[in-house]
Amino acid sequence: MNKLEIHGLSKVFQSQMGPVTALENIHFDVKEGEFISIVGTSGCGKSTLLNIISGLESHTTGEILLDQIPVQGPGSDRAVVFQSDATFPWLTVYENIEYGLKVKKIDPKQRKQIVEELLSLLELDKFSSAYPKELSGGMRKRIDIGRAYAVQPEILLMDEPFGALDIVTREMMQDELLRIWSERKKTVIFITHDLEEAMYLSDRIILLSPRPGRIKEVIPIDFPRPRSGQLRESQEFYQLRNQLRHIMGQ
Ligand SMILES: Nc1ncnc2c1ncn2[C@@H]1O[C@H](COP(=O)(O)OP(=O)(O)OP(=O)(O)O)[C@@H](O)[C@H]1O
Repeated sequence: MNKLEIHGLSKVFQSQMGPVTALENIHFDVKEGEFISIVGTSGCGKSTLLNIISGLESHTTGEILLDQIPVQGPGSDRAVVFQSDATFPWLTVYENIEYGLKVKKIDPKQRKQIVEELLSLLELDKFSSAYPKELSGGMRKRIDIGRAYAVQPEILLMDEPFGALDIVTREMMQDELLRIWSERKKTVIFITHDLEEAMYLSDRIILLSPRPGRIKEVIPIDFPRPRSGQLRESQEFYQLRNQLRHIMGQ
């Protein structure tokens, strides 16, 4: 069943230099539980597309359906994880993950259960009373993921979430994300300009062309799951990366 459907979507910004067409005629479906990456060069409209799906940005033409219902603004059925650190520095790890549940007025007993389960899933249980500044960048990213999961969204939207991390931490976080995703399957839309990251994580990659962003190609990624670091070094991975680089460069 389709979780998300996008039909004929376009976005034109009115800027001081005149109209800027960021996205043109975008069409795609996302199945329940699917992991989709949107990849393209800088400025091709990836963040704009994600912001439109999240409801933070309006679209100019077309339609977005979430569970067959048109998206008309932000909602708790979608949670976003950005590249920048979104943790609240004045709250502990526990309180950060609990925050969205308090806003949603979830009762304290249920809140405690959800937060404790997530702390354990994210392997942050030993750090529940620490403050974000006492933790590494990778651990803070895990808090962000925990906050997004806590509110039990239908779709997780991730905008270059690991873009600010060094390569070793970044690959560790990709493994972490896949582990969490395999335990609690959510539909994920993941933005990145890193082809290898997209190939490692996704069920399908949507390649956008440079501005205006149009769908250049949709590539199914059939590497078996669970995936591990060995995949990144395999011949098949290397060949697909070269093939995709070639398509992107065309
Ligand atoms: N508020 C705005 N007003 C005018 N133009 C905008 C606005 N926001 C984005 N754009 C333009 O729309 C295009 C797409 O921007 P967007 O940030 O979505 O690209 P991106 O693929 O996410 O880029 P990057 O990978 O560098 O983050 C760019 O040309 C950008 O200049």
